[in-house]
Amino acid sequence: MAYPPLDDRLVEPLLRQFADSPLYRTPQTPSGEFDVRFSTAPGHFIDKGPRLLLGTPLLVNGLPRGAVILDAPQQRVQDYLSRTTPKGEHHVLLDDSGALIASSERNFDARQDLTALFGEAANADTDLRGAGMVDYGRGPVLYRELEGTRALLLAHIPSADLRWAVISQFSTLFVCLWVSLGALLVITLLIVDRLLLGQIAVNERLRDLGLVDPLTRLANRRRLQTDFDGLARRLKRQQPMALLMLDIDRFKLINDNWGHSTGDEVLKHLATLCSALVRPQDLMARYGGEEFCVLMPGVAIEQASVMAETLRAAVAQSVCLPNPQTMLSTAPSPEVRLTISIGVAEWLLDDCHSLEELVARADRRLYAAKQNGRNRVVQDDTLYKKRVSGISG
Ligand SMILES: Nc1nc2c(ncn2[C@@H]2O[C@H](COP(=O)(O)OP(=O)(O)OP(=O)(O)O)[C@@H](O)[C@H]2O)c(=O)[nH]1
Repeated sequence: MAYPPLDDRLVEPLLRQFADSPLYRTPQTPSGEFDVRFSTAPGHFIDKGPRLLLGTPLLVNGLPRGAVILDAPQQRVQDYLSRTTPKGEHHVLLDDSGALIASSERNFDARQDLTALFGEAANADTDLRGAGMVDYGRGPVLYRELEGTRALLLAHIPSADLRWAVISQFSTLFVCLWVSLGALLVITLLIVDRLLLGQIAVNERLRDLGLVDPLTRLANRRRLQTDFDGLARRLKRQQPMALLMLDIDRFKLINDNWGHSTGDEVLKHLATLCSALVRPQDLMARYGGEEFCVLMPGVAIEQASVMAETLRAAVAQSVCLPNPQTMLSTAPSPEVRLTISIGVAEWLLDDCHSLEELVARADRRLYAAKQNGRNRVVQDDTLYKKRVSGISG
Protein backbone atom coordinates (compact mmCIF):
# COMPACT_ATOMS: atom_id res chain seq x y z
CA MET A 1 0.00 0.00 0.00
CA ALA A 2 1.00 3.54 -0.44
CA TYR A 3 1.71 5.18 2.84
CA PRO A 4 2.54 8.74 3.97
CA PRO A 5 6.08 9.33 5.12
CA LEU A 6 5.73 7.99 8.63
CA ASP A 7 8.78 8.79 10.70
CA ASP A 8 10.46 5.53 11.64
CA ARG A 9 11.90 7.21 14.71
CA LEU A 10 8.38 7.44 16.16
CA VAL A 11 7.49 3.88 15.38
CA GLU A 12 10.59 2.15 16.58
CA PRO A 13 10.46 3.31 20.26
CA LEU A 14 6.78 2.55 20.37
CA LEU A 15 7.32 -0.97 19.11
CA ARG A 16 10.12 -1.42 21.61
CA GLN A 17 7.80 -0.20 24.33
CA PHE A 18 5.34 -2.85 23.28
CA ALA A 19 8.02 -5.47 23.05
CA ASP A 20 9.36 -4.63 26.53
CA SER A 21 5.93 -4.50 28.04
CA PRO A 22 5.44 -7.17 30.71
CA LEU A 23 2.07 -7.70 29.13
CA TYR A 24 3.49 -8.82 25.87
CA ARG A 25 7.08 -9.91 25.29
CA THR A 26 7.96 -10.41 21.69
CA PRO A 27 11.14 -12.30 20.97
CA GLN A 28 13.16 -10.34 18.50
CA THR A 29 14.86 -11.63 15.46
CA PRO A 30 18.57 -12.40 15.91
CA SER A 31 19.39 -9.09 14.35
CA GLY A 32 17.06 -7.36 16.81
CA GLU A 33 15.08 -5.80 13.97
CA PHE A 34 11.38 -5.61 13.46
CA ASP A 35 9.72 -6.05 10.16
CA VAL A 36 7.46 -3.03 10.30
CA ARG A 37 4.71 -2.82 7.71
CA PHE A 38 1.46 -1.06 8.44
CA SER A 39 -1.85 -1.93 6.95
CA THR A 40 -5.32 -0.57 7.59
CA ALA A 41 -8.16 -2.14 9.41
CA PRO A 42 -11.81 -1.06 9.22
CA GLY A 43 -12.24 2.28 10.91
CA HIS A 44 -15.02 3.23 13.23
CA PHE A 45 -16.77 6.35 14.37
CA ILE A 46 -16.40 7.62 17.90
CA ASP A 47 -17.87 10.85 19.16
CA LYS A 48 -17.65 13.33 16.36
CA GLY A 49 -15.14 11.86 13.98
CA PRO A 50 -14.15 8.66 12.31
CA ARG A 51 -11.08 6.80 13.50
CA LEU A 52 -8.58 4.72 11.67
CA LEU A 53 -6.95 1.55 12.82
CA LEU A 54 -3.43 1.29 11.49
CA GLY A 55 -1.87 -2.05 12.13
CA THR A 56 1.44 -3.73 11.72
CA PRO A 57 2.08 -7.41 12.24
CA LEU A 58 4.88 -8.48 14.55
CA LEU A 59 6.87 -11.14 12.76
CA VAL A 60 9.45 -13.31 14.43
CA ASN A 61 11.58 -15.34 12.06
CA GLY A 62 8.95 -14.69 9.44
CA LEU A 63 6.15 -16.04 11.61
CA PRO A 64 3.30 -13.77 12.69
CA ARG A 65 3.32 -13.52 16.45
CA GLY A 66 0.99 -10.61 17.00
CA ALA A 67 0.13 -7.13 15.84
CA VAL A 68 0.35 -3.57 16.97
CA ILE A 69 -2.71 -1.55 16.18
CA LEU A 70 -2.64 2.22 16.32
CA ASP A 71 -6.08 3.59 16.89
CA ALA A 72 -5.97 7.16 15.61
CA PRO A 73 -8.69 9.68 14.86
CA GLN A 74 -8.91 9.91 11.14
CA GLN A 75 -8.71 13.68 11.39
CA ARG A 76 -5.25 13.42 12.99
CA VAL A 77 -4.03 11.18 10.19
CA GLN A 78 -5.51 13.63 7.75
CA ASP A 79 -3.85 16.61 9.55
CA TYR A 80 -0.60 14.74 9.80
CA LEU A 81 -0.74 13.98 6.13
CA SER A 82 -1.44 17.65 5.29
CA ARG A 83 1.28 18.89 7.68
CA THR A 84 3.98 16.58 6.49
CA THR A 85 3.23 16.89 2.82
CA PRO A 86 5.56 19.41 1.23
CA LYS A 87 3.91 22.24 -0.55
CA GLY A 88 3.06 21.45 -4.14
CA GLU A 89 2.89 17.72 -3.43
CA HIS A 90 -0.13 15.53 -2.86
CA HIS A 91 0.14 12.54 -0.55
CA VAL A 92 -2.58 10.00 -0.07
CA LEU A 93 -3.09 7.04 2.21
CA LEU A 94 -4.43 4.06 0.37
CA ASP A 95 -5.37 0.65 1.61
CA ASP A 96 -4.19 -2.69 0.23
CA SER A 97 -6.66 -2.47 -2.62
CA GLY A 98 -5.57 1.04 -3.48
CA ALA A 99 -8.68 2.74 -2.13
CA LEU A 100 -8.28 6.22 -0.66
CA ILE A 101 -8.24 6.45 3.13
CA ALA A 102 -6.72 9.88 3.75
CA SER A 103 -5.45 12.65 1.58
CA SER A 104 -3.26 15.68 2.10
CA GLU A 105 -5.97 17.59 0.26
CA ARG A 106 -8.26 19.37 2.72
CA ASN A 107 -11.50 18.53 0.86
CA PHE A 108 -11.23 14.84 1.70
CA ASP A 109 -14.54 13.76 3.29
CA ALA A 110 -13.42 11.12 5.70
CA ARG A 111 -16.86 10.07 6.97
CA GLN A 112 -18.25 9.56 3.52
CA ASP A 113 -15.14 7.92 2.12
CA LEU A 114 -14.56 5.66 5.10
CA THR A 115 -18.10 4.39 4.92
CA ALA A 116 -17.67 3.87 1.21
CA LEU A 117 -14.50 1.98 1.92
CA PHE A 118 -15.57 -0.22 4.79
CA GLY A 119 -19.34 -0.25 4.52
CA GLU A 120 -21.22 -0.92 7.77
CA ALA A 121 -18.04 -2.16 9.40
CA ALA A 122 -16.90 1.42 9.55
CA ASN A 123 -19.86 2.26 11.78
CA ALA A 124 -19.48 -0.77 13.98
CA ASP A 125 -18.57 -0.13 17.56
CA THR A 126 -15.18 -1.81 17.64
CA ASP A 127 -13.88 0.46 20.32
CA LEU A 128 -12.03 -2.16 22.31
CA ARG A 129 -10.98 -0.94 25.73
CA GLY A 130 -9.28 -2.61 28.66
CA ALA A 131 -8.39 -6.21 27.96
CA GLY A 132 -10.16 -9.25 26.66
CA MET A 133 -10.67 -11.53 23.74
CA VAL A 134 -12.56 -11.04 20.49
CA ASP A 135 -13.19 -13.27 17.55
CA TYR A 136 -13.95 -11.70 14.18
CA GLY A 137 -14.22 -15.08 12.53
CA ARG A 138 -10.54 -15.81 12.09
CA GLY A 139 -9.89 -17.29 15.49
CA PRO A 140 -9.56 -15.71 18.93
CA VAL A 141 -7.64 -12.47 19.28
CA LEU A 142 -6.42 -11.31 22.67
CA TYR A 143 -6.22 -7.56 23.15
CA ARG A 144 -4.97 -5.22 25.83
CA GLU A 145 -5.08 -1.45 25.85
CA LEU A 146 -1.71 0.02 26.71
CA GLU A 147 -2.00 2.42 29.56
CA GLY A 148 -1.89 6.07 28.65
CA THR A 149 -2.12 5.42 24.94
CA ARG A 150 -4.89 4.89 22.46
CA ALA A 151 -2.96 1.88 21.24
CA LEU A 152 -4.16 -1.66 21.46
CA LEU A 153 -1.87 -4.60 21.64
CA LEU A 154 -3.37 -7.58 19.84
CA ALA A 155 -2.22 -11.15 19.73
CA HIS A 156 -3.74 -13.77 17.57
CA ILE A 157 -3.73 -17.12 19.30
CA PRO A 158 -4.18 -20.26 17.24
CA SER A 159 -7.12 -22.32 18.57
CA ALA A 160 -4.86 -25.28 19.26
CA ASP A 161 -2.62 -23.10 21.48
CA LEU A 162 -5.68 -21.81 23.31
CA ARG A 163 -6.97 -25.33 23.94
CA TRP A 164 -3.57 -26.40 25.20
CA ALA A 165 -3.46 -23.37 27.51
CA VAL A 166 -6.83 -24.36 28.97
CA ILE A 167 -5.77 -27.98 29.41
CA SER A 168 -2.53 -26.94 31.07
CA GLN A 169 -4.59 -25.09 33.65
CA PHE A 170 -5.46 -28.51 35.03
CA SER A 171 -2.36 -29.00 37.07
CA THR A 172 -1.43 -32.43 38.35
CA LEU A 173 -2.64 -31.44 41.79
CA PHE A 174 -5.97 -30.37 40.38
CA VAL A 175 -6.37 -33.62 38.44
CA CYS A 176 -5.39 -35.66 41.52
CA LEU A 177 -7.97 -33.79 43.55
CA TRP A 178 -10.70 -34.54 41.03
CA VAL A 179 -9.70 -38.20 40.77
CA SER A 180 -9.72 -38.48 44.58
CA LEU A 181 -13.13 -36.84 44.78
CA GLY A 182 -14.44 -39.19 42.09
CA ALA A 183 -13.05 -42.23 43.90
CA LEU A 184 -14.56 -40.99 47.16
CA LEU A 185 -17.91 -40.56 45.46
CA VAL A 186 -17.81 -44.08 43.99
CA ILE A 187 -16.82 -45.58 47.37
CA THR A 188 -19.57 -43.64 49.10
CA LEU A 189 -22.13 -44.87 46.56
CA LEU A 190 -20.94 -48.45 47.03
CA ILE A 191 -21.24 -48.13 50.81
CA VAL A 192 -24.70 -46.59 50.53
CA ASP A 193 -25.67 -49.36 48.11
CA ARG A 194 -24.46 -52.03 50.55
CA LEU A 195 -26.23 -50.36 53.45
CA LEU A 196 -29.45 -50.13 51.48
CA LEU A 197 -29.27 -53.76 50.37
CA GLY A 198 -28.49 -54.79 53.94
CA GLN A 199 -31.39 -52.72 55.21
CA ILE A 200 -33.73 -54.25 52.64
CA ALA A 201 -32.60 -57.75 53.67
CA VAL A 202 -33.13 -56.88 57.34
CA ASN A 203 -36.57 -55.45 56.57
CA GLU A 204 -37.54 -58.57 54.65
CA ARG A 205 -36.28 -60.71 57.47
CA LEU A 206 -38.21 -58.67 60.02
CA ARG A 207 -41.30 -58.88 57.88
CA ASP A 208 -40.83 -62.65 57.58
CA LEU A 209 -40.34 -62.92 61.30
CA GLY A 210 -43.57 -61.09 61.78
CA LEU A 211 -45.70 -63.11 59.37
CA VAL A 212 -43.95 -66.43 58.74
CA ASP A 213 -43.52 -69.44 60.98
CA PRO A 214 -39.76 -70.04 61.14
CA LEU A 215 -39.99 -73.85 61.40
CA THR A 216 -42.45 -74.71 58.64
CA ARG A 217 -42.17 -71.43 56.59
CA LEU A 218 -45.96 -71.37 56.54
CA ALA A 219 -47.92 -68.23 57.38
CA ASN A 220 -48.19 -67.65 61.10
CA ARG A 221 -51.18 -66.71 63.19
CA ARG A 222 -50.70 -62.97 62.63
CA ARG A 223 -50.68 -63.44 58.85
CA LEU A 224 -53.81 -65.60 59.15
CA GLN A 225 -55.56 -62.76 60.97
CA THR A 226 -54.40 -60.16 58.42
CA ASP A 227 -55.56 -62.27 55.49
CA PHE A 228 -58.87 -63.08 57.14
CA ASP A 229 -59.53 -59.36 57.74
CA GLY A 230 -58.74 -58.55 54.11
CA LEU A 231 -60.91 -61.37 52.80
CA ALA A 232 -63.77 -60.49 55.12
CA ARG A 233 -63.74 -56.94 53.76
CA ARG A 234 -63.61 -58.16 50.19
CA LEU A 235 -66.25 -60.93 50.44
CA LYS A 236 -68.62 -58.77 52.56
CA ARG A 237 -70.45 -61.93 53.69
CA GLN A 238 -71.74 -62.29 50.13
CA GLN A 239 -69.62 -65.39 49.52
CA PRO A 240 -68.76 -68.35 51.71
CA MET A 241 -65.40 -68.79 53.42
CA ALA A 242 -64.34 -72.04 55.09
CA LEU A 243 -61.69 -72.83 57.64
CA LEU A 244 -60.05 -76.20 58.32
CA MET A 245 -58.44 -76.83 61.68
CA LEU A 246 -55.84 -79.64 61.49
CA ASP A 247 -54.12 -81.35 64.40
CA ILE A 248 -51.64 -84.23 64.36
CA ASP A 249 -52.95 -87.21 66.25
CA ARG A 250 -50.97 -88.23 69.27
CA PHE A 251 -48.11 -86.03 68.35
CA LYS A 252 -46.79 -86.22 71.87
CA LEU A 253 -46.06 -89.92 71.25
CA ILE A 254 -44.01 -89.03 68.15
CA ASN A 255 -41.95 -86.62 70.20
CA ASP A 256 -41.56 -89.14 72.99
CA ASN A 257 -40.58 -92.05 70.72
CA TRP A 258 -38.49 -90.38 68.02
CA GLY A 259 -37.39 -87.25 69.80
CA HIS A 260 -38.23 -83.56 69.49
CA SER A 261 -36.08 -83.03 66.36
CA THR A 262 -37.97 -85.75 64.54
CA GLY A 263 -41.19 -84.16 65.81
CA ASP A 264 -40.07 -80.94 64.10
CA GLU A 265 -39.40 -82.80 60.88
CA VAL A 266 -42.88 -84.33 61.04
CA LEU A 267 -44.36 -80.83 61.37
CA LYS A 268 -42.40 -79.73 58.28
CA HIS A 269 -43.45 -82.87 56.42
CA LEU A 270 -47.11 -82.14 57.12
CA ALA A 271 -46.74 -78.51 56.10
CA THR A 272 -45.10 -79.38 52.78
CA LEU A 273 -47.60 -82.12 51.96
CA CYS A 274 -50.75 -80.16 52.73
CA SER A 275 -49.73 -76.81 51.31
CA ALA A 276 -49.05 -78.58 48.00
CA LEU A 277 -52.60 -79.93 47.95
CA VAL A 278 -54.61 -76.79 48.79
CA ARG A 279 -55.56 -74.24 46.11
CA PRO A 280 -53.22 -71.30 45.43
CA GLN A 281 -55.79 -68.89 46.80
CA ASP A 282 -56.06 -70.84 50.06
CA LEU A 283 -53.87 -69.87 52.97
CA MET A 284 -52.28 -72.59 55.06
CA ALA A 285 -50.99 -71.35 58.39
CA ARG A 286 -49.43 -72.83 61.48
CA TYR A 287 -51.83 -71.88 64.22
CA GLY A 288 -49.56 -73.05 67.01
CA GLY A 289 -47.85 -76.24 68.26
CA GLU A 290 -49.04 -79.09 66.11
CA GLU A 291 -52.20 -77.24 65.01
CA PHE A 292 -52.66 -75.90 61.48
CA CYS A 293 -55.36 -73.90 59.69
CA VAL A 294 -56.41 -73.68 56.06
CA LEU A 295 -58.44 -70.59 55.18
CA MET A 296 -60.46 -71.15 52.00
CA PRO A 297 -62.16 -68.04 50.57
CA GLY A 298 -65.26 -68.60 48.41
CA VAL A 299 -65.60 -72.22 49.55
CA ALA A 300 -68.77 -73.68 51.09
CA ILE A 301 -68.77 -76.36 53.79
CA GLU A 302 -69.25 -79.29 51.38
CA GLN A 303 -66.28 -78.38 49.18
CA ALA A 304 -64.20 -77.63 52.26
CA SER A 305 -65.05 -81.04 53.71
CA VAL A 306 -63.93 -82.68 50.47
CA MET A 307 -60.61 -80.86 50.69
CA ALA A 308 -60.30 -81.83 54.36
CA GLU A 309 -60.86 -85.45 53.47
CA THR A 310 -58.25 -85.22 50.71
CA LEU A 311 -55.71 -83.87 53.18
CA ARG A 312 -56.54 -86.42 55.83
CA ALA A 313 -56.16 -89.31 53.37
CA ALA A 314 -52.92 -87.94 51.91
CA VAL A 315 -51.35 -87.58 55.34
CA ALA A 316 -52.49 -91.02 56.42
CA GLN A 317 -50.87 -92.54 53.34
CA SER A 318 -47.67 -90.53 53.60
CA VAL A 319 -44.45 -91.66 55.23
CA CYS A 320 -42.10 -89.23 56.88
CA LEU A 321 -38.42 -90.18 56.69
CA PRO A 322 -36.65 -88.03 59.28
CA ASN A 323 -32.91 -87.57 59.60
CA PRO A 324 -31.67 -90.75 61.37
CA GLN A 325 -28.82 -88.71 62.93
CA THR A 326 -31.21 -86.62 64.99
CA MET A 327 -33.75 -89.22 66.06
CA LEU A 328 -33.57 -91.06 69.35
CA SER A 329 -31.55 -94.31 69.28
CA THR A 330 -34.58 -95.97 70.84
CA ALA A 331 -36.85 -94.90 67.98
CA PRO A 332 -39.21 -97.73 67.01
CA SER A 333 -38.58 -97.29 63.24
CA PRO A 334 -36.59 -95.10 60.83
CA GLU A 335 -39.86 -93.81 59.38
CA VAL A 336 -42.80 -92.04 60.97
CA ARG A 337 -46.39 -92.59 59.97
CA LEU A 338 -48.96 -90.11 61.15
CA THR A 339 -52.61 -89.17 60.95
CA ILE A 340 -54.46 -85.94 61.42
CA SER A 341 -57.90 -84.92 62.63
CA ILE A 342 -59.72 -82.00 61.03
CA GLY A 343 -62.58 -79.78 62.09
CA VAL A 344 -64.33 -77.74 59.34
CA ALA A 345 -66.35 -74.53 59.74
CA GLU A 346 -67.82 -71.99 57.32
CA TRP A 347 -68.45 -68.41 58.35
CA LEU A 348 -71.93 -67.87 56.77
CA LEU A 349 -73.36 -71.27 57.65
CA ASP A 350 -71.96 -71.20 61.18
CA ASP A 351 -72.76 -67.50 61.59
CA CYS A 352 -69.18 -66.59 62.53
CA HIS A 353 -68.26 -62.89 62.30
CA SER A 354 -64.62 -63.03 63.30
CA LEU A 355 -61.64 -65.29 62.87
CA GLU A 356 -61.82 -66.07 66.54
CA GLU A 357 -65.40 -67.36 66.19
CA LEU A 358 -64.57 -69.34 63.07
CA VAL A 359 -61.53 -70.96 64.68
CA ALA A 360 -63.53 -71.75 67.82
CA ARG A 361 -66.20 -73.46 65.73
CA ALA A 362 -63.66 -75.48 63.72
CA ASP A 363 -61.74 -76.29 66.91
CA ARG A 364 -64.90 -77.63 68.52
CA ARG A 365 -65.34 -80.01 65.56
CA LEU A 366 -61.68 -80.96 65.70
CA TYR A 367 -62.17 -81.84 69.33
CA ALA A 368 -65.16 -83.96 68.33
CA ALA A 369 -63.02 -85.71 65.72
CA LYS A 370 -60.42 -86.49 68.37
CA GLN A 371 -63.07 -87.74 70.72
CA ASN A 372 -64.48 -90.00 68.07
CA GLY A 373 -61.38 -91.91 67.21
CA ARG A 374 -59.06 -89.40 65.46
CA ASN A 375 -57.92 -89.60 61.82
CA ARG A 376 -61.24 -88.16 60.70
CA VAL A 377 -62.98 -85.03 59.43
CA VAL A 378 -65.88 -83.40 61.27
CA GLN A 379 -67.84 -80.64 59.51
CA ASP A 380 -70.87 -80.19 61.75
CA ASP A 381 -71.76 -80.23 65.42
CA THR A 382 -73.69 -83.51 65.45
CA LEU A 383 -70.93 -85.49 67.12
CA TYR A 384 -70.15 -82.62 69.44
CA LYS A 385 -73.77 -82.19 70.50
CA LYS A 386 -74.18 -85.91 70.93
CA ARG A 387 -71.16 -85.99 73.20
CA VAL A 388 -72.17 -82.91 75.17
CA SER A 389 -75.69 -84.24 75.72
CA GLY A 390 -74.16 -87.61 76.65
CA ILE A 391 -71.99 -85.91 79.26
CA SER A 392 -74.85 -83.88 80.66
CA GLY A 393 -77.19 -86.92 80.53
N1 LIG B 1 -41.41 -81.38 68.18
C1 LIG B 1 -42.26 -80.41 68.47
N2 LIG B 1 -43.27 -80.66 69.31
C2 LIG B 1 -44.18 -79.71 69.58
C3 LIG B 1 -44.09 -78.44 69.02
N3 LIG B 1 -45.12 -77.69 69.48
C4 LIG B 1 -45.84 -78.50 70.30
N4 LIG B 1 -45.27 -79.71 70.37
C5 LIG B 1 -45.70 -80.85 71.10
O1 LIG B 1 -46.95 -81.31 70.61
C6 LIG B 1 -47.49 -82.11 71.62
C7 LIG B 1 -48.97 -81.92 71.68
O2 LIG B 1 -49.48 -82.90 72.54
P1 LIG B 1 -50.95 -82.97 73.00
O3 LIG B 1 -51.53 -81.56 73.05
O4 LIG B 1 -50.99 -83.73 74.27
O5 LIG B 1 -51.72 -83.71 71.93
P2 LIG B 1 -51.34 -84.98 71.08
O6 LIG B 1 -50.27 -85.76 71.73
O7 LIG B 1 -51.09 -84.55 69.69
O8 LIG B 1 -52.66 -85.81 71.19
P3 LIG B 1 -53.98 -85.47 70.47
O9 LIG B 1 -53.96 -84.10 70.01
O10 LIG B 1 -55.02 -85.64 71.55
O11 LIG B 1 -54.13 -86.47 69.39
C8 LIG B 1 -46.80 -81.75 72.93
O12 LIG B 1 -45.99 -82.81 73.33
C9 LIG B 1 -45.92 -80.58 72.56
O13 LIG B 1 -44.69 -80.58 73.25
C10 LIG B 1 -42.99 -78.19 68.14
O14 LIG B 1 -42.83 -77.10 67.61
N5 LIG B 1 -42.14 -79.19 67.91
